[in-house]
Parts: sequence; structure tokens; C-alpha cells
Amino acid sequence: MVHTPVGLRRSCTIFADPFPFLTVNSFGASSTASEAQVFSFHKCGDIYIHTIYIDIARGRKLAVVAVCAVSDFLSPEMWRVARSAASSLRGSRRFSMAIPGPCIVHKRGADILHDPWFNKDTGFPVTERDRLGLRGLLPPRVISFEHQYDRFMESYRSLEKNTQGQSEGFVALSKWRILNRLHDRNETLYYRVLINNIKDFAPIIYTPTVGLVCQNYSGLFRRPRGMYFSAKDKGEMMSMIYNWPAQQVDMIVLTDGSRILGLGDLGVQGIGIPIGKLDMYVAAAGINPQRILPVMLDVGTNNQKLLQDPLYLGLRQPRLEGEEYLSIVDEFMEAVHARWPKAVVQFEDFQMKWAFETLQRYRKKFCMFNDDVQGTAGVALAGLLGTVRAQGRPLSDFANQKIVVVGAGSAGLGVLNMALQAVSRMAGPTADPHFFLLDKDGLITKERKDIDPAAVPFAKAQGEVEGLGLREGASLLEVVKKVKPHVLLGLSGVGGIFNEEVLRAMRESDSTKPAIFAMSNPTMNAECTAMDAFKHAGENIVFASGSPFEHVDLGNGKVGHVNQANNMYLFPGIGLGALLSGARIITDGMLQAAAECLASYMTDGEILKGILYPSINSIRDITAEVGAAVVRAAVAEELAEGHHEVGPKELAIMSKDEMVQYVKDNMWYPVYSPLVHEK
Ligand SMILES: NC(=O)C1=CN([C@@H]2O[C@H](COP(=O)(O)OP(=O)(O)OC[C@H]3O[C@@H](n4cnc5c(N)ncnc54)[C@H](O)[C@@H]3O)[C@@H](O)[C@H]2O)C=CC1
Ligand SMILES: CC(=O)C(=O)O
Ligand SMILES: [Mg+2]
Repeated sequence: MVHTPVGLRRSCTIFADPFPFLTVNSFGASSTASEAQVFSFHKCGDIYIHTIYIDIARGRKLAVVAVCAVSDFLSPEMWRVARSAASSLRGSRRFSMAIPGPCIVHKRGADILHDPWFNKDTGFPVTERDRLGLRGLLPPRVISFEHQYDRFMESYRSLEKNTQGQSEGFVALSKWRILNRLHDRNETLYYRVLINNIKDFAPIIYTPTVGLVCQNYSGLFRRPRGMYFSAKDKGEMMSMIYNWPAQQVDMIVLTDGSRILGLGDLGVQGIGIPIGKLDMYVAAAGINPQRILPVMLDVGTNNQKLLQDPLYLGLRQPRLEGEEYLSIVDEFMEAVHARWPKAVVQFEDFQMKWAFETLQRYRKKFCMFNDDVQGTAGVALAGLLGTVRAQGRPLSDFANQKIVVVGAGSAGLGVLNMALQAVSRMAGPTADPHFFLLDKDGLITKERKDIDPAAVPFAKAQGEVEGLGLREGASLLEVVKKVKPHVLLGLSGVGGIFNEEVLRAMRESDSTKPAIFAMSNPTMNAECTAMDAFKHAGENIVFASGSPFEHVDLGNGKVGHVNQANNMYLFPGIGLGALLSGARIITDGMLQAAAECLASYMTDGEILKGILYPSINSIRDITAEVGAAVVRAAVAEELAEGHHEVGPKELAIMSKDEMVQYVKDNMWYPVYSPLVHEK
């Protein structure tokens, strides 16, 4: 019989009779071993293979193949035997693939201790210390993973205690530092800590603290992370890409640092954003951290302060423009796809002109998307549809919603484009949605001189706004007073622009439950705080912000729910789904499927309480659902080419539930794998 202290997951150590220690790699949903029964038992050389049936929660029986060895050492050859035996047991390639192999390392001794991908600190078992030449390089006692975890969390809690009373920025950077040190030392422990405490740690490795980190990056810099391609590397990128030590890369997040959150041009310091986004990929989508690559394209900066800063680590030149700029991005994209043709590239925080231009230039050629334009749009659309449901109205009523969008940049226009597609689907292509768009010069109408071509479809005709008493360039306050919108959505990057007057004007909204989305990041750039929104616009609002705020105590026993409308709810699933589908491009259909999946995730009960998005604690679950929706859309569009052993035909016959399970099975989870040295 099998006994285990933890749910059976991909790879865990269990205690079993008659063997004292067995390493088990399993396929299947988490379950407790008390529910597991050994179904059959085979011996292949030194490997014992159990087929176990587990009763999972849904009452369905699921086969689990467990590969067990008496010692913790499995040579690559033994793993190959195990894989093929497991595969023959089930007669299914998918099952054999679900068994991860050991980690092959090409280094020994101190080099392993200094490599965060493989380092286990004091957690190396004695046999592994012997095999890898670590004996004597570590204190003798072996500390378990769980113990190491507890120790880290204890130091983190002490830091929280010891920094009480210090400034917010100081505390945030101290927390980032302690996490970053762990990241630099031991990635397995780092990601376990991150996954288990995602609600507390996302605000540190992601928005808002990541913004502060980028602003101070040159001073905080200790060790490089990711790759840096600069304008000086022109002609060299095809060979440089081979400097990256991993054989395979699945997910790349790329920035040129030109529009970092709402903080503007931060040049090379913007590398913090790809790092933070990829941390979310590992935590939410289970992308293997050995297969991620944060990239900075340093084409210079127009930030004078940085150019004059002696500590600045980027190129000290103005940004390249025009064809010179594009030739750098072209060269990078060609180089990446020459080495890793199936890697997904996420463009992040590019200034608007390049966000749109590069999206059009590459989206039919490479598997890429722009998160600010497309990821944000899906998250906002899900929130906007949730708002309609929160009003107790049918979804088709979305076509009648009056939506004021403040910010006509890559994010604002991305949202409006997706919202327009949704209205066209609901009310036909001739529908005329009630969208009002403002930028720094106020309401955008067709009278606007030098109007950006991307904004043209949303510019109101003079005749349309005259009836409301508005004109070209009308102020935000005027627009809110006259339009009485159902939704006020900010993607302007301007902190506090939804001031008291504007919020008070929202009390006159034509909606029974007006929505305020202050989506700009980081926190200081949010259009308003949650507290101000509920205070000035009333308790009846639905509120969402891009960076996290605490829920608001309304003082009468009621709580104003704060949603986090951030593209983190979609980009991990879009990337993971694109990867597992094996599609060569990411289509509007795949993105729409992602948005619809998020929109339908919440129950009516939750929506009526103003809860539009799931808790960040369930981000791994929602990401699996979104990923599955994206794969299914790719299959429906006949774009799926499959991933590893799972081909397009196998993807095509998976049911909805099987697809979600397939996605979950492909999510990496941090456990110490046995390390095997190969020269
Ligand atoms: N919550 C989320 O998931 C996301 C949030 N964002 C945030 O949205 C903000 C904008 O991002 P992008 O659109 O990419 O930037 P962008 O620079 O392309 O666009 C900013 C837009 O805001 C307008 N604007 C500036 N000052 C204004 C004012 N006083 N009144 C009205 N409009 C004004 C500009 O004219 C421009 O149209 C950033 O703070 C970013 O962090 C962006 C992507 C995702
Ligand atoms: C969340 C995000 O992508 C941004 O603020 O740019
Ligand atoms: Mg962004």
C-alpha cells in the first residue's frame, strides 16, 4: 500500500512499503494517497512501475503511472526505460510524456551550488552530494524542502516586522530584495514560495513594486537576468542568441523600455518588467523557469535624467527611430526564431507607435502578441461584460452601454477595438456603440487635427456630441457630466485624474451600478484610489484597478469590493495556450476565446456582489482554463500543430475537461528533481 504525506503531484517523494523511499512521478489531479490503490506492479530493470488508480474529486477514476526507484538515482537510460514501459502500460503517448525525467546537469561541485536552476542549498540528499561532487561543500545536515520553505518564510515575516514604520518604498524594496536574493540562489524554492503566497508576493515581483525596481534598477543591479540586445549588437544577434545557456526556450517577454507601466521611458531599466511578467508565467501558467527568457532591446533612451545618471547601465544615446529601430527588432525576431522556432514572444511596454507597428509587422509571421494592446483588452472586456451582468441586464445590453475611455494609447485603443468587435458580434456590424474617447487634449472628435489613425474609428462626429452639449477637446468632467456613462475606464497613466468632481459626477450615471476602472499602473498612476472611488462616487459602484488596493470598509458593515483589472489574468493563459497548441500565430479568435473564458469564469452570485475577476489565489486555475480555451480556439481554426508528443489529432479529440486537464498536466511545479550529471 502507498502512503504519502502530500497530494500526489507530478513529482514527489512518497513513503511506501516495502521500500523506505520511493521517488514517484505521477500523472493526474492532486489527490491523497489514501485514496490511491496500486492496480498493477511491474519491474523493469531497477525500476518499479506501479499503475495506480486514484479516485479524484469528481468521482471519476484516473489512471496514474508511478515510476519508482529504490534509490533517488535514475540514469537517463533508466528514465528512458521507465518512459517507454509507462507508455506501453497505457498504450498512450500522452501518459508517458506526463512523466518528467530527471534534471540533466552538465556541471558538478561548486558550479551546481552557484546555479539557481539546480541549486538545492542544504537540500541535496547525501547520495546526490556524492554523485555530484558536493560532499564537503555543504554543512553535513540535509534540510528538507519543507523546512527550507518554512525558514525562508520566517525570515520574510521577520523582515516585515523589522521594517514596520519605515516608508512604503523602503519596505517594498526590502521585500523585493529578499525575494530577489532567493531567486538568484535557488529558483525551485523561490517559485514554490511565490506560488504558495501569490497574493502577498505578486505586488512585489509585479505591479506596483516592479515599477519602483525599474526606476532604481541601475542602483539595485547585482546580477544580470535575461538577455540584453542593444543597437550596438546589430549584425551579431544571430550568434548572440546562442549565448543563452538553455537548450530550449518556450516563452520570451520583450521590451524596449519605452513605456514602462505609467512611468514613461526607463530605457534599459525596463528589464524588470519582462522579469516580473515571466515570474507570473512560471507562477500562474507553470512555464518551466529554465525555458523562459526576459529580453531587453536597448535602442537608447530619451530620458534625459537617465542619460545623465553616471550609474545608468544602458546605451547613452537617444532612441533609434524609423527604419533603424525596426531593423533591430527584425533582427532580434529572426534570431530568436532561428534558434527556437516555437517560442512565443510577448511584446510588453512598448510606446504606442511601436506597439501597433510591431504587432502588425509580426503577428502573421511569428507566434507573438502584444500584451498591453491585446491582453489588456481581453481583461477589460471581461470586466465590462461582468459590469453588464452586475446591473442584472442581459449580456446583449453591452451594445447599449455608454463607456468613457480616458487614454487613447496602446491599452485604451486595444480595449476599444476588442469592445467594438464584441458589439459587432452582438448587434451586427452596423451597430454604433456609445464609446467616448479622451486623451491628454480631451474628447476626441473627427474635428481633431493630426488625429492618430488608430483613434479614428472612435472619434465622434461633431453632430453626435453637439446634442449632448459637447465639442472637440471637451474636458473629462464635462464629458462625464453630459454623457452620464455606465462605465468610466482609465488607461491614461495619470494618477488622480478621476478627481473628486469627476467621481461625484459619476453619481448621476444612467446606470444602476456604475463602474469605475482605474487601470493605470503602478499604484501612484491609478486614476483614483479605491477609497476615493467608493467615497465620492457612492457605495453602489463596481470598482477595478490595475494595481492592487485593499477592499474598502464602507463603515456600515459593508465592504466595497476591489477588483484587480490587470492583464495578468490573461497573458499567462494566452502564452501557455499558444505554446501547447503549437500554433504558429496568435489570432483574434484565440484572444477572443481567452477573454470569453475569463468573462464566464465568475458566477452570477459573485458578479452581483461586484466581484468581476477571480481571486489572484486561484490564478493557476483560471490560467489553465484560459490556456485550454486558447488551445481549443487554435484547434477550431485548424492552426494547432501540437506540442511535443501530443499532435493536432489528439488535441482535436479532447473534450473541454480533458483539455483543461492536459493543460494542467503540462504546468511545471517546483519540486527538487533528482539531478543526473552528464558530461
Ligand atoms: N491594468 C492593466 O492591465 C494595464 C494597464 N496599463 C496602464 O495603462 C496606462 C497607459 O498605457 P498605454 O496605453 O500603453 O500608454 P500610452 O502612452 O500609449 O497612452 C497613454 C494615453 O493617455 C493619454 N493621456 C495622457 N495624459 C492624459 C490626461 N491628462 N487626460 C486624458 N488622457 C491622457 C495620452 O494622450 C495617451 O493617449 C499605463 O499606466 C499602463 O500601466 C497598460 C496595460 C495594461
Ligand atoms: C499591466 C501592464 O502590462 C502595464 O501596466 O503595462
Ligand atoms: Mg504592460
